Amino acid sequence: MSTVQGRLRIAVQKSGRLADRSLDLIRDAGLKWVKGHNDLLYRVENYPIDLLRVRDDDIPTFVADGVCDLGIVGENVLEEGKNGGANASIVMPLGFGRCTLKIATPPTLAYEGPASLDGLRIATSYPKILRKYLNDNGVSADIVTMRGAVEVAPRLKLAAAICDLVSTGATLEANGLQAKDTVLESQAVLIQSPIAPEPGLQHLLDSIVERMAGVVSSQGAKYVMLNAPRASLDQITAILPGAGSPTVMPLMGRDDAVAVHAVCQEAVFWETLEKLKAAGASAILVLPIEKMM
Ligand SMILES: Nc1ncnc2c1ncn2[C@@H]1O[C@H](COP(=O)(O)OP(=O)(O)OP(=O)(O)O)[C@@H](O)[C@H]1O
Ligand SMILES: O=P(O)(O)OC[C@H]1O[C@H](OP(=O)(O)OP(=O)(O)O)[C@H](O)[C@@H]1O
Ligand SMILES: [Mg+2]
Repeated sequence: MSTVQGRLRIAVQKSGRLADRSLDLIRDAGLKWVKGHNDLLYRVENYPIDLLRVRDDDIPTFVADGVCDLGIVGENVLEEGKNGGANASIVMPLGFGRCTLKIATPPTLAYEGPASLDGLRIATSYPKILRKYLNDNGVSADIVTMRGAVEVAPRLKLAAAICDLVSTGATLEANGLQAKDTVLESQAVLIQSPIAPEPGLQHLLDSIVERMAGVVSSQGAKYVMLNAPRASLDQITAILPGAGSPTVMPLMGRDDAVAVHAVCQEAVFWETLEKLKAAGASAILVLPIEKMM
């Protein structure tokens, strides 16, 4: 049973790249709080829930140990934090904090795949993930663990190559390094404790998870309404991105045309609207979706 009496706890990053988006998700799931004087804990007012604000590295352990029931953390940190004991499990990917853990090398190093790293020193903040990657590829190399500024290691002759997070590639470029093989694709994930909350809180936990799933699946989703000539209905439906089966309704006084309503799960770009128009669609409206269940 969870260690906290009468309240659920959700662990989120206190400050950093995931902090704002994590709180946005929790707010969108219907939880309300006011920032109090207690920086570590935000007390949710409308449910018996506390938000524990910590360093992201601590989140997997807190959730694995049942100190927190849920947590939001990068897959990279979750993977690196795994130990022999019971681990937190991934409930769902959240679609933000996307980045890639990559091997990167200076142009002076001839790199033709992981085997080129044999016998070299590699700097990283993710020694466990890197060690597994090297073992899986049959490579024997030294790992230098650095907390940050990993990109400077080759310049300081501390390591011949690095293994670090990349998203735009700007940091690598600024340090004269080139991205090579991918070690891990990562994004923020919702994680759940292997230790059940006290029985009276299980229903609340399930409902929060379901609401978060609704928020995540409605992110980027749009409600599209348009009028379409009957003759081009199939063509127009095919253009709507990720729409499944749209609702088709008669238009008063028009036998040749119908109204089409569809939930598009993927982004609706201007290019899509132009294609719809070219296929004969008119009166196209694209509306945001606030909630989906
Ligand atoms: N360049 C990036 N683009 C997108 N997501 C990233 C990027 N770099 C890191 N992330 C993701 O965001 C997470 C948090 O990154 P951040 O830099 O805030 O971590 P941190 O400095 O370790 O923070 P903390 O103080 O909580 O330990 C990373 O673990 C990763 O999942
Ligand atoms: O490919 P890019 O878009 O340049 O992003 C990559 C950089 O982002 C992360 O660091 P961050 O900026 O979060 O700083 P930190 O390592 O000091 O936390 C990561 O450690 C890289 O250094
Ligand atoms: Mg950290």
